[in-house]
Amino acid sequence: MTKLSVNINKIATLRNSRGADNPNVVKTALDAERFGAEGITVHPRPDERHITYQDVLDLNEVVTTEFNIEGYPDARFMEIIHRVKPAQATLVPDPPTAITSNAGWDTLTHQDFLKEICAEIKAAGVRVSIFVDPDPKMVEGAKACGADRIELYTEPYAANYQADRDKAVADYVQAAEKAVALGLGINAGHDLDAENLKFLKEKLPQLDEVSIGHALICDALYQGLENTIQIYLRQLK
Ligand SMILES: CC(=O)[C@@H](O)[C@H](O)COP(=O)(O)O
Ligand SMILES: NCC(=O)COP(=O)(O)O
Repeated sequence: MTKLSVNINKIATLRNSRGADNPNVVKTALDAERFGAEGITVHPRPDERHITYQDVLDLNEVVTTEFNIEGYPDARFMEIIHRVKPAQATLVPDPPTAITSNAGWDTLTHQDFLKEICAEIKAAGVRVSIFVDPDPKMVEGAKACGADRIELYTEPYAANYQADRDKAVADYVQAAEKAVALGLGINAGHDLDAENLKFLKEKLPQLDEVSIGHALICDALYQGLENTIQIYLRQLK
């Protein structure tokens, strides 16, 4: 079974545009769970332009599905992981100025750093996932860092899906096979949508979780959050 974790960053973006509390991210998380989401993902960024660190604390009080906190493991991120102890921490290499995630970790170059971080997070009883490009070497590196899972960065898959979906998915199949051989769990995310999700799931039946935000929230504007979550869940059956 592949779990659908709904990323609610974009709800916070909309809220922050007016400085008040509409839409309310806690309500959205609860509704998403009620509508079938099997996890809630947030990615607080250093400038707190969407999800704030206070949102993470507030969400932690109410989320009953798998809470997944993504981000670059700086001091503030580590502090929130220790405080909240979510189901999963996903380590993403984004520099503070990144508009959105645009690459996976180089798990060989940054192995010493990631090893320390993974050990600290696992000692707190939190599962660790490392965001990587679909490259078997980076998957091996993630294993050597002590990760429990990888999250495959799916932007290149999404970008090339329309032109040639078999070609677009090929590297992901290889990376997933390597992960399975090494005993790593497999997550995936970035730019997944209602169109490209089903094929990814068909080709990567071992997927443990997908985290989806941008496209899902865009679809919800037209189809409503409940319908949209149901549509995405159907792609994963
Ligand atoms: C790691 C990843 O792919 C997601 O966290 C994605 O980057 C969403 O972040 P933004 O909502 O800030 O674009
Ligand atoms: N980890 C990926 C994620 O949480 C959502 O990415 P996107 O669907 O907003 O591109």
